[in-house]
Amino acid sequence: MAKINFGGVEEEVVTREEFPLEKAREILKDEVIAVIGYGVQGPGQSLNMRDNGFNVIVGQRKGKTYDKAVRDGWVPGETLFEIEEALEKGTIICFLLSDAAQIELWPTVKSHLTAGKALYFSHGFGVTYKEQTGIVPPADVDVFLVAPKGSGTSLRRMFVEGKGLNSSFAIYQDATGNARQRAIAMGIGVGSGYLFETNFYKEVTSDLTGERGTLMGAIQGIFAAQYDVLRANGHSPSEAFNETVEELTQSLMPLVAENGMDWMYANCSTTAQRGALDWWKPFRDATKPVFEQLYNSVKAGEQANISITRNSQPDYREKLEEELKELRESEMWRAGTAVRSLRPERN
Ligand SMILES: NC(=O)C1=CN([C@@H]2O[C@H](COP(=O)(O)OP(=O)(O)OC[C@H]3O[C@@H](n4cnc5c(N)ncnc54)[C@H](O)[C@@H]3O)[C@@H](O)[C@H]2O)C=CC1
Ligand SMILES: CC(=O)[C@](C)(O)C(=O)O
Ligand SMILES: [Mg+2]
Ligand SMILES: [Mg+2]
Repeated sequence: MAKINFGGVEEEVVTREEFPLEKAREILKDEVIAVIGYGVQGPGQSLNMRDNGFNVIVGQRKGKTYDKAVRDGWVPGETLFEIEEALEKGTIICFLLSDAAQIELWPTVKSHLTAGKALYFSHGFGVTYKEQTGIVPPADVDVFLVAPKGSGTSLRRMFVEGKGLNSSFAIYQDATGNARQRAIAMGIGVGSGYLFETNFYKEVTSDLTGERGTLMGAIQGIFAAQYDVLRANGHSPSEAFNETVEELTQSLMPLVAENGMDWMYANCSTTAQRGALDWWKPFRDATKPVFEQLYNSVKAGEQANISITRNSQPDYREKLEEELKELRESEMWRAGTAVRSLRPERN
């Protein structure tokens, strides 16, 4: 593992240089990698592994997603199967159903986990919250995770562009003595840029915090608050949207991604820099209590409970769609649709 200094703290990471694709292929050459579920991570991971030359099959129940798998080039009876058949054939079982759906399918998955197989997750959820999920793997299989730090959609897009999304990995159970090699090889296989090590508990608590926080929940909350204030003060929707979202995603975030926050600041006016430097701390102080509340709720298992309860209801898809629709049809995001349609590259 390469030792990297992260802002003064040394950590060991796995890079593609020390763990090249050829090595990953060699380690997994006799494995049948069965990707169970073809939602968001399923396509990203399975297609990347297929294109990287691994022996991959997909297990998906019949329906719209199964048809999508066929369109993506998976061949029924050869590389695409009903879930049970894929579970039977696979030696590494990638359990990529939604976290709530994993509960229902677990007894079936378990019945196919014969000695020496590996059970692969992309989240620490199922195993960490075993009291609620009932997911307790048999002792004679390897159990590990590779968790891409981003959407499966980006995992695939970045792979196609020759880039790599970062992933964490963790070993929960090493029954064969090869769990670590298998896990890292899978991490390289799915197209990770580099891999950092964690454990199941830390992966799930940080992930649940991040997606509820700055990555998804907090960002929408802050957008909505600023947009509302601008609108309440007589600014037009286009002005409010541009000044709240469009400029951030189109101009400023790419600069942050490229070289950090100070670099983005340095490429803005001294007026903007003065203001941003004065205001970031009040925003930090105002939101920190909410982040603490969030983390405590994650730690107490409440967020997992909510996710399991809500996403196990038969009509959860329709309910989610209603809530997404509410966002989509809010004035701010309808203004966003209009703003995006005016991007010159879209015409
Ligand atoms: N969405 C993402 O990009 C990310 C997801 N993860 C993790 O990866 C895992 C998979 O998540 P997603 O890809 O988002 O899953 P998803 O919500 O897209 O669902 C995956 C598949 O589950 C199938 N499914 C749902 N209920 C089922 C049932 N009762 N029986 C059989 N099949 C059923 C669906 O047909 C779908 O193909 C989860 O552990 C998640 O936390 C990790 C990083 C990012
Ligand atoms: C994309 C990702 O990493 C998330 C936000 O944690 C998820 O989809 O669960
Ligand atoms: Mg997540
Ligand atoms: Mg995540």
